[in-house]
Amino acid sequence: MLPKAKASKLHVLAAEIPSGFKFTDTSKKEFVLGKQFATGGFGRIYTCTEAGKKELLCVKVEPAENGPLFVEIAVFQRALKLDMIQAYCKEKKIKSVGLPHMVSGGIFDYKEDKMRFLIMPKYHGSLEAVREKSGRLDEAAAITVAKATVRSLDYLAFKNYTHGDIKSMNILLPSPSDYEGAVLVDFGLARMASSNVEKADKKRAHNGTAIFTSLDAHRGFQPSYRGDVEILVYNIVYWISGKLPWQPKESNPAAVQTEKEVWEKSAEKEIEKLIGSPIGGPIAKIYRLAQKTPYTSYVDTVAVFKLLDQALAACKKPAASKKAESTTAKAATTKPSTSKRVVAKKVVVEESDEEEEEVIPKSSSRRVRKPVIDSEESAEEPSPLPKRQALKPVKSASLPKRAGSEGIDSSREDRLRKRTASVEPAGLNSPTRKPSDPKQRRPIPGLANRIVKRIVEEDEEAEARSDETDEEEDEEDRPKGVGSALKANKDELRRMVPGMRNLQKGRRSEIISQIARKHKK
Ligand SMILES: Nc1ncnc2c1ncn2[C@@H]1O[C@H](COP(=O)(O)OP(=O)(O)OP(=O)(O)O)[C@@H](O)[C@H]1O
Repeated sequence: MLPKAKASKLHVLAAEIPSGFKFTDTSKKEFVLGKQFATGGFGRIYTCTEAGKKELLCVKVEPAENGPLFVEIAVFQRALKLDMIQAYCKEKKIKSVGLPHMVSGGIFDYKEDKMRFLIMPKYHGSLEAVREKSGRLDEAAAITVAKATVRSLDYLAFKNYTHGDIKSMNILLPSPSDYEGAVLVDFGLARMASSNVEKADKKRAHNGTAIFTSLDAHRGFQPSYRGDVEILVYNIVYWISGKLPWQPKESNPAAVQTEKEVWEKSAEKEIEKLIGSPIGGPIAKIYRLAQKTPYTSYVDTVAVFKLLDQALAACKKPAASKKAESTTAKAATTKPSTSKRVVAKKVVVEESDEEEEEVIPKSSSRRVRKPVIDSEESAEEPSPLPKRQALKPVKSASLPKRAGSEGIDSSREDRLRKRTASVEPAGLNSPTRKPSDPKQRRPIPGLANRIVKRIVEEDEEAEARSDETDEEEDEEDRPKGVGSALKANKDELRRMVPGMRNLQKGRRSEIISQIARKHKK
């Protein structure tokens, strides 16, 4: 018998839906689709409005059988409902948590397809668009965004969630230069941390975006609260200096991990070297604080805010005095490479026939998402969670009492995860479907790594499962799709898997060659 895991895990790119299309949510609220303005990993992102209203919203749409959006919707349902956020803001006396709230979500029919959708507020644009202009962010802007992000992490931690993929592409600004209002999005890697145990799983190793991900994630631990703060520190350094020392090794996450481990020993010196001492001092302290926080504990975000305020005060020093202090940092700065980085968002992808034989090391695929996904019924409200075990904060002053009851229970969550961990990126683009407007198709940061990683994982899983009997879920429940024969054929891979077509030219060829070579064996 063929092992169950041989069933496909590659996903379908959503068909393009014309502007003006009307759809309703479960409460019969009607929405009108606007224009597509971005492409997610495997879905399309459009503007939309509620019928009869003017406020411009954002809707993410994916075929219902895909998994990634399901994961995100589950997070929105458990943690990002407007009333939850408002109650928290009221209690904490803050204006915003820097996270989007769920406007609506569900499934609608489009022609013969069932489409899963998630509606949230529409923001102006990403922080990455600002960073990309000069390869860096202004110091004060970087620290201000960091403060907003810590607020977001604080709220997520209150809901027992970690984010796991903080980066400028996943931070949106409500209006140009409104850094205080920065909003953290993309919950594809968000995970409840309340049941974390200090145990590495090598299959999970290097989860996240290689250059930013935490040492916990590199080692194969479930994402942690301290890991989110560590990721933020890497981002701050990157935003201000325009680089990270392990960037050239990005395609080899194990090498990135090794560099980070060496760096960890003298982080103070390294951080100051990159961003200068007045700002580097407090930022290094944040790094150390996160690093010293036990794996399952909350980070003392009151202390983090204080340190960020110190850094911000240092930014506000007159330019003359700042200049001398940051000379070292500037001298060390180079323009960030955009060739292989996950940030090459603006390049329009063209179809290409070029093929390259260079092999990407297996580890270069390590940028991963392991979504919690379900079959169709799961697009509706995830079932309520029984109370989760609360964690003991190191210092919980900044965290109100724990949320305990939203979401899916851990056994169900684990079951769903297990069932669907294998279901992720890319997808089949029906050959009869028209290719989307090339102007709208941009390389998706990190996608290359995710596709290859996913395929490698599928194979590992298939091997692991080949010994198993059928005591698990029905094969029927698993999404069907791309098999080994297709993966072994470069042309078919290029034609059938739209995720591939979103990759940059050279990168795409490398990846296609790697996958095909592996499956020819
Ligand atoms: N609410 C929003 N308002 C404005 N732009 C948005 C919004 N949500 C997403 N975007 C835009 O769409 C892009 C992709 O969104 P997002 O990262 O959430 O999708 P994704 O499917 O998770 O993509 P990936 O898998 O590549 O991370 C963002 O970088 C941003 O430019």
